[in-house]
Amino acid sequence: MYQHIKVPSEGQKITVNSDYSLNVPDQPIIPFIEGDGIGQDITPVMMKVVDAAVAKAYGGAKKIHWMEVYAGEKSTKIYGPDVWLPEETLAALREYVVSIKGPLTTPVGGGIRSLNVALRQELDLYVCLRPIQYFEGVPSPVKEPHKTNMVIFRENSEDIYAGIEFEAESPKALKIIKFLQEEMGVTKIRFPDTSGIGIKPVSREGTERLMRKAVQYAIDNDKPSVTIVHKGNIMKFTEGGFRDWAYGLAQKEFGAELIDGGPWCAFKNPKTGKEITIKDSIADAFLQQILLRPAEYSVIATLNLNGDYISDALAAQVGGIGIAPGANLSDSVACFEATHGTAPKYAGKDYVNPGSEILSAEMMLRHMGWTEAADAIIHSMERSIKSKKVTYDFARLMDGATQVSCSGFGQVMIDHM
Ligand SMILES: NC(=O)C1=CN([C@@H]2O[C@H](COP(=O)(O)OP(=O)(O)OC[C@H]3O[C@@H](n4cnc5c(N)ncnc54)[C@H](OP(=O)(O)O)[C@@H]3O)[C@@H](O)[C@H]2O)C=CC1
Ligand SMILES: O=C(O)CCC(=O)C(=O)O
Ligand SMILES: [Mg+2]
Repeated sequence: MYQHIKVPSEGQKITVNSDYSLNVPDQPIIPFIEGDGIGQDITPVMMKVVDAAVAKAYGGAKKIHWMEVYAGEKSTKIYGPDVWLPEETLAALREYVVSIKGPLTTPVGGGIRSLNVALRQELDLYVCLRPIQYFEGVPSPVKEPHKTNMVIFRENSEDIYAGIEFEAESPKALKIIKFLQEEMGVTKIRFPDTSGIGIKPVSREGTERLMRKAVQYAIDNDKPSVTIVHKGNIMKFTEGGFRDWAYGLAQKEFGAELIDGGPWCAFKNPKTGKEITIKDSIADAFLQQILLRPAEYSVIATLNLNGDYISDALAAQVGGIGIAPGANLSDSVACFEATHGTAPKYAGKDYVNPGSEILSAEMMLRHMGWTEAADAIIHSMERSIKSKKVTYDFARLMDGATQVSCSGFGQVMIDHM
């Protein structure tokens, strides 16, 4: 029994089979975290749009029972001032298998560490899946936005995000610096007395499980390539390790063979017979390539920090983080969330674009096998954007647009379903 979470009186749990497939009842209970900042604006709109899509697709035969679980500021009001991520929230997300969350605040510098990162680590949601898709009519800063069609697999459990950091001049930072200098022969810390220290763990196992998902996605979705994005020329044993282990996995488990002596390699998609190329790109060069030659990239496998940067950069190319969805996945548990954050200056103003969270819910419905409802959301998003009744972020860049509120856009989507 939970302390503050109220389990709906109707509905059942989604369960997972031993092969990780899901059993989804017709009336599943889906936990949601409202989120900080604009979470209060976008999350209720997302639920309303999803309920409408499910009703439209199944005429009452299926229905979601939403169950609120708490994290972030709302949690501190319910559980006590220091409780940002209650144990029972983690337990519910695990127990109910599929969930969705709004954004959560992370202060820069001191204060609490990222709840988003903590949640991903606690539930071992090691894949951050962020598809980048262009909707016709969305204002974009590039000339041919439809050429940007990528799916990012961002490693979600390792890298500098592990949070192993020590504040400059603290006893722990000074101790590590002393250890590095005296026992590891390190001579290149430029200002040892005032350096903060961060540690970046990247493992073979972590890389391989991420790459396995990315390659399998390319096979299942008939994609032409997987690009490993890294900064391995500089960080040889972390980002370079990631590159080598990712290539190794493609060869070892998918039978990829070297092209012209490597390191690029390729194999035939067992489902379509078409070739899938495994290639790599150094992160800085990649960020200019995605602007200049986006059509050459499809599935992207990358580390946590690179993936964070690349997600927002690619989102901008197709219209901004107002419509950039995402999913955090383990082998069994899935928690869907937008790519953007809490946009605090807009909090509570019924102003921002709810599209990212709605499209995250669309991914959730597809993950549950509720394809018809997911399709209803995509089609309605397409029609709504064409109607030019859009939130401020699109309206300010579109000719002849009518600006609507966050909830107003939700209604536009329901009207176009
Ligand atoms: N997964 C999560 O929960 C995440 C949480 N965060 C956290 O969010 C907080 C704020 O981060 P910040 O760096 O400001 O980044 P945000 O993503 O919150 O906002 C940056 C800008 O992106 C635009 N934007 C964001 N969301 C929307 C939306 N729904 N519709 C339209 N435009 C949008 C706005 O642009 P404009 O000003 O041009 O209108 C906004 O000012 C931080 O505490 C951060 O740690 C950040 C990312 C992810
Ligand atoms: O946890 C945070 O505050 C930021 C996370 C983030 O930027 C992301 O997941 O893209
Ligand atoms: Mg980010």
